[in-house]
Amino acid sequence: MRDIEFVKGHGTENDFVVLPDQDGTLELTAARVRALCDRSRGLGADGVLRVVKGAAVPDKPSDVDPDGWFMDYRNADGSIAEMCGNGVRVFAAYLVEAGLAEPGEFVLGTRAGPRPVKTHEDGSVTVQMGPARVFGRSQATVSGEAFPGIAIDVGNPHLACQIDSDPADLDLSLPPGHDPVLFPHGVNVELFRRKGPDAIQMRVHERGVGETRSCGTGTVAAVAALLHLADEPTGSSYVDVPGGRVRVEIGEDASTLTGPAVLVARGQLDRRWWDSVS
Ligand SMILES: N[C@@H](CCC[C@H](N)C(=O)O)C(=O)O
Repeated sequence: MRDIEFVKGHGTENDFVVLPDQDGTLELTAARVRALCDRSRGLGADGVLRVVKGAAVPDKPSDVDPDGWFMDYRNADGSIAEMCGNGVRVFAAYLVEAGLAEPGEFVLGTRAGPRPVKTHEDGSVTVQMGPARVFGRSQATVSGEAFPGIAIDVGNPHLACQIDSDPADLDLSLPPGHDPVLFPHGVNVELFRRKGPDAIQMRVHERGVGETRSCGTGTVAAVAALLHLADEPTGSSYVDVPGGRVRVEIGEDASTLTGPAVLVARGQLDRRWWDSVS
């Protein structure tokens, strides 16, 4: 059996192992995802992006194009999530670099629905993220302190909390407490504050991962929450995260995310190592 090709990439330092698997023949178990993402015994990453044709996706949503490329996203703990905004950008950059898509505009399949993307000459990628839907108010508890926030669906669940203090001062080493009734499948928690008229500063604790240096869907949720709290239906903002800066635009029924996508390395996974992980 041949070794397994991989690419390593990141979007604002939210990092991923990309596994090309056009025909869906890799047995990508939760244990293998955990091992790949482990920063000591594997390659290290926040998640895995399996590059597969729509036709080869088991239990696929009905809107998946069988001839298109599908982003099969997994969190570092092995769980499956619906959507990953930074992952989509890295996925698009990989397709172009591998000659599997022409630079410019194309559409990717995700569990949250099709996501049109546009690659730019400077290496950044714009993703049409769909609507950012507010579905309630709740609170996140960090180090015993409760922060009110807005529940937002960006294909995956978020609780975006606007705070007055510096997010850098928070301890996000533990998962923030949240309401399991409103978020029965867990939640990604964003804590953000205004930095100026056109920027916010954000940190995030991701479901299935822990604190990450960026979360694309989280940046969309944070800007949607900012606008919701200001009673503004549409708007845009830069979002500064520990791993860099992205731009978010929120429309009535759609949103876009623009930011960098960086491919760092490519190589081969040792097949014996892969087989040894059950
Ligand atoms: N980092 C991602 C989000 C990945 C999924 C998330 N952890 C979840 O479980 O919903 C992004 O850039 O959006």
